Amino acid sequence: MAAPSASMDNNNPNHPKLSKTEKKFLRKQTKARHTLLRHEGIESVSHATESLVIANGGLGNGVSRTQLLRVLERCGSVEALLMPPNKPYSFVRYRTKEESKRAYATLNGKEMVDDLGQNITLYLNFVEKVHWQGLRPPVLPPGLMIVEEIVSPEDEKMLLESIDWTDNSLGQNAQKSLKHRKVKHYGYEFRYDNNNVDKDKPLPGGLPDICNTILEKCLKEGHIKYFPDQLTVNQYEPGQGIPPHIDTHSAFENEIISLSLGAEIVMDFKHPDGYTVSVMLPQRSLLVMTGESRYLWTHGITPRKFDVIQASQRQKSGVITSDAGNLTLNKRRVRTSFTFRKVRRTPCDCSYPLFCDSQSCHQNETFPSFPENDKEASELEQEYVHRVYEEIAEHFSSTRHTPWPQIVAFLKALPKGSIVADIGCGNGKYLGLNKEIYMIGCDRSQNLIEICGERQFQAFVCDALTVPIRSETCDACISIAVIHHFATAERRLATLQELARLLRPGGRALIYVWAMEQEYNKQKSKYLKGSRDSDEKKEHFSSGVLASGPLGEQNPGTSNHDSVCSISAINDLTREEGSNANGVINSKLPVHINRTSFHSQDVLVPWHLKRGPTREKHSEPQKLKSDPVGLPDSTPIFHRYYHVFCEGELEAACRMLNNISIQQSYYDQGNWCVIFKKL
Ligand SMILES: O=C(O)CCC(=O)C(=O)O
Ligand SMILES: [Fe+2]
Ligand SMILES: [Zn+2]
Repeated sequence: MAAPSASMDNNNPNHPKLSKTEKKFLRKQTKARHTLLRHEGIESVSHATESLVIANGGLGNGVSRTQLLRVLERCGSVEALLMPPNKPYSFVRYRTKEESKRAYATLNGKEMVDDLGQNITLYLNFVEKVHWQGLRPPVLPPGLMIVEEIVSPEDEKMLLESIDWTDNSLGQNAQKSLKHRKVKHYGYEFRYDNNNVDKDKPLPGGLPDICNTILEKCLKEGHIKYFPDQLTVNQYEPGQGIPPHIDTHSAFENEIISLSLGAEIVMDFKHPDGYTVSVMLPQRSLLVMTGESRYLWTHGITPRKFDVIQASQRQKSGVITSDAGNLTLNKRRVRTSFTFRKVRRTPCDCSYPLFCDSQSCHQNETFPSFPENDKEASELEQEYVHRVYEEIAEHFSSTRHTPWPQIVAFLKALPKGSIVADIGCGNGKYLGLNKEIYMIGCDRSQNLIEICGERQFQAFVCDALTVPIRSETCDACISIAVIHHFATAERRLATLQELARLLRPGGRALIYVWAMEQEYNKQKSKYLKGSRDSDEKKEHFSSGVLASGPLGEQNPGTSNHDSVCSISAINDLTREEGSNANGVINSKLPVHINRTSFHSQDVLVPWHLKRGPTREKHSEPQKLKSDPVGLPDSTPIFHRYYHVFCEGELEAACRMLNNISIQQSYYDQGNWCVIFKKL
């Protein structure tokens, strides 16, 4: 049943025009209003606002975030959904009043089934503002500590004077003017294109000696357990800031400490639930982030010229509450922070796998091993290729729009009327390119095929190992960035065999696979160059745009061509699969660091999922408990399995096929490519 009106004017249970059920409903709604006020101090208002309190729609009565969001998003775009733990209500904020009014009118009195399968009825009331603060006493994120007056004004002055912003002798990478602030790196360069450090490329000189006294003090007083080996100095003018982010787990150890010099500032911490706390970092204080505050909460500084601070505790550290009677503005001054971290040498094993780039996005799941047989390979592909593409399809598709010139040239050169199959067509980026030929696409991902369908392309779901197209019917085939997803050499050969089968005699196939060598003939691939060219102006901070690959519009970092491939091993198809760079057999698959060179041929490549407005049918990533409403920064990470090919490997595999001749074999921007012809 829907509410009689979007305004609360009818809120009188004795309203003469109302039916019995409507009166009962209004009584209940009023009761819900009173209960919220009496027990929780939540005051609703009689005029429409953007925010609503939803009685019965809470975690406390078994409603999950996903469930509730699905219902709420039918009425409009949800800006924030706050679900306090153990409470039988939640708060939603819509983008506009129109949308919140629609929710009020259509969802009030609406029944929904909770996680236990029981019916519950939602009652919505407008609230002036969402009571973030009243619900949970504002406390510092767990693991966060602020030590005041860690340095004396004299030491502060010395430290500040030790940084010479005019001297760029450390090299171009160690000092940058980012859009929002100036930075300088010591020990190791922190790279804003992959949010990581080149662990085998320490900067000359290490940390400045002047930091030793303060660091030894931190050790002695127990604020840190390990001596840091990386320092980032950030300088913020008033109006500048740093985007909300979690320092990459795989890059640094648990302890991150930051010294605030020159001025105080307010830093915002945000839990994946959406709960935000603003924390005052006084001048000369030390911020210590460990555990949950380091691994789960984002931290950032909003670019602005004034901070809202507690009037009564000016300059004192701690949480800024939203106590309206006690707030004041504080004019920002130039703040310089010294952030010390220890570069991590082993994968992160924190307890937040959903937010951990060293761990799978699945709770309690460890990374798979190199497959030892066909069955294991097939299972690996299912979990680390098929399922992942299904989940990331929409985001993936949004990053795939620019056709590659040499592939375009291949398609455009085909005679009019040619029949062409695109095996692993993805979002159909090549399907409509040449209107003179007949193209049909196939892909393993249902969601990608649906996107092709929406674009009016002919495409169907199938595996590249068994393509339901009659033999020798195609004038040409392309297979772009597909075969590297097959997990044994036999399976990769079988997909090539399948392409050859489809071709009529004289027909040609074009194949692209990711290359192990990301630098060839001194040419860095786009993937390696990536945003390095532009990172002076831009920084990304794992916001999901960094999902990578040689064929991606987003692209790995510097490489020293430490190729470990050998053709002889590749030709031997009976060898055990999956030797990694060190020849280690049957160990866990390593996780590749985006925008760096590959150290193993068989790797898991992270994809930082960025979810846009959800499509109706789009399913939530499995077991993903946190929801990204209002949380663009802590995006879930998926891993795709890749076998990256080394020089000559693709060609060698093609040579094993009967009745084909290789016409061309080349390197194109981080990919090995072959064109073969059916004899
Ligand atoms: O300025 C600060 O205190 C924080 C800097 C920071 O978070 C970073 O560089 O990752
Ligand atoms: Fe940080
Ligand atoms: Zn971690």
